[in-house]
Amino acid sequence: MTGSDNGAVAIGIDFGTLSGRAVVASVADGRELASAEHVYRHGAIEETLPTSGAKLPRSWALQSPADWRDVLRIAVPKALEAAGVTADRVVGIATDFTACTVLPALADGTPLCELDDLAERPHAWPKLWKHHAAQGQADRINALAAERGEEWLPRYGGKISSEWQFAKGLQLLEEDPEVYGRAERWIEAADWIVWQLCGVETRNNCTAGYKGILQDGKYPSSEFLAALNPEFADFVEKIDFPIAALGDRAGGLTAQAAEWIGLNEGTAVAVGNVDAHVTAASAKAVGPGQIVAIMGTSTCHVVNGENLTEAKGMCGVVRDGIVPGLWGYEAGQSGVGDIFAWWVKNGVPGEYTAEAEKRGISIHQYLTELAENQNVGEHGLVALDWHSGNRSVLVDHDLHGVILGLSLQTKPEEIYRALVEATAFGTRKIVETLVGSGVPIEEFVAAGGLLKNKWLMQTYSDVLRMPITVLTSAQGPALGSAIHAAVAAGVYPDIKAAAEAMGKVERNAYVPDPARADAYDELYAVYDELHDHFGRGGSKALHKLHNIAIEASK
Ligand SMILES: Nc1ncnc2c1ncn2[C@@H]1O[C@H](COP(=O)(O)OP(=O)(O)O)[C@@H](O)[C@H]1O
Ligand SMILES: O=C(CO)[C@@H](O)[C@@H](O)COP(=O)(O)O
Repeated sequence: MTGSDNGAVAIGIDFGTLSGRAVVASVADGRELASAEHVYRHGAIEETLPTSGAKLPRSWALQSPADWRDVLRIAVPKALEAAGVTADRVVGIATDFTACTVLPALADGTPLCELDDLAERPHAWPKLWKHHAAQGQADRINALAAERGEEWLPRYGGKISSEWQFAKGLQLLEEDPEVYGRAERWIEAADWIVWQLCGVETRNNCTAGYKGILQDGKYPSSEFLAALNPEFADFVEKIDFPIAALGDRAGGLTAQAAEWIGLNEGTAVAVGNVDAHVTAASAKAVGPGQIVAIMGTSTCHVVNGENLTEAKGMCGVVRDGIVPGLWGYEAGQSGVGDIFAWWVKNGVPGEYTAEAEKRGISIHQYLTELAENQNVGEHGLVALDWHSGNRSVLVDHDLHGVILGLSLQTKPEEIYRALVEATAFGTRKIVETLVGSGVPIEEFVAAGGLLKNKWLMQTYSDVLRMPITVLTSAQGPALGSAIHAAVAAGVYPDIKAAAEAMGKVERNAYVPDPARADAYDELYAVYDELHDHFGRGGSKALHKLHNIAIEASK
């Protein structure tokens, strides 16, 4: 994307699961002058370790810091060039990251996987948000916290996720104590990248709260950690650094980072942020009751509230976690687009792919065309969207997907449709749980890559029985970061004012169809029944299968 403008600009960089995207936006009105993407050379590392070729265990997911630096070196200069913008017009730069994507590092920021003697140790590498191999540690943390009545536990809906800092840190300690001992820092990639940019080590309030169990200024106590494992007692020393507020200036670009990116030394660098939470700014949804669903590989739901409510099964509630001054709630589904991608890759016959190719459309589009005109329920299927586990409201990554109602007549597009519907049901479950717990929801705002599928969006509106506002930027998180950069640079007094000027939305882009919504109520009732049966103890079948698979793959 290219364009031109003569005024001041901000740069937002979104570090995703498979690529990093940079946007150059006008600080006056958020107009995107250009954007560029850099696809990570190593992608999400889920099969083998790049350095040794060793097979990674089930549920592992890693990333490479070299790929993140390449985004700075390649995508940002490309976007600047495409925008025709010179360095002196750039007032600020901000970044957002997936989370909890966390790495062990030395005190100077060197990632342990970049040390010669540790490069072949899987635990020395950054663990990507969707690394789900620490479920055993998460279960122990949750059980002990419940037993001891730890005050922070209800803030996480009664359970922390295996995706988070403490579960992943405990897994590191227990599976590779030497690497654990060498880690002087255990740091979110969101903070690490800011450190690389401005040379200042901070911990942003968002990841510290949602992923690092920082509540009311305190991390879990060393007595609690020692009770999990005596060697874990001092874990907090690896994460306890100055907390920085969202939208603040973390520092100025160092000479080295300025050279990598092609900007001026000293350019304002904003405090780190998470891809989901930062999108509330680009979606002009920073007020109470506006829930933003960032729908892509996974879906995150973020919403502000004026009051503190401890909602069961939510990912977390953090004071100032989305914008300063409000309680930020987060919930999520660990697999959404990833589930569709799984089906497209594994379940669709060659003739479908050939037909899509012939017509020059993606296989997603082709399956959508085949499925979208069916009547609701015609396929006779209901699926559970747990292929990547359940992040809300059950918080259990040992749960896996279910497709019920298959027959000899079932077609690939019908399964695709059932999977899309399952993710919409999962979102409805989250919205209903939040509302039922006392978190008001007045507007549903959608963002992310799945917006391109209009039938999918209409399905969400029908299933939720809510109109949907859409973020009209294709680069929601990166634009959100550019908004934070403008605040850090002092162009706006706060995130709300900057979001109002620079955010991009279309209200009521989708409205529910009453007949389809009624029909979906019936399917949702089946989803609800299966959800509780497999997820809340009616059947242990999914856990048994998970354990059998772990043992069998050893
Ligand atoms: N037309 C489509 N309909 C539904 N899902 C799609 C479509 N095209 C791509 N996807 C899914 O969208 C996901 C990518 O979403 P995107 O927002 O671009 O990525 P990310 O979440 O990593 O930022 C992939 O998981 C892919 O399977
Ligand atoms: O979990 C969070 C945020 O809390 C996300 O970073 C994570 O789900 C990854 O998001 P994407 O699917 O890459 O958009």
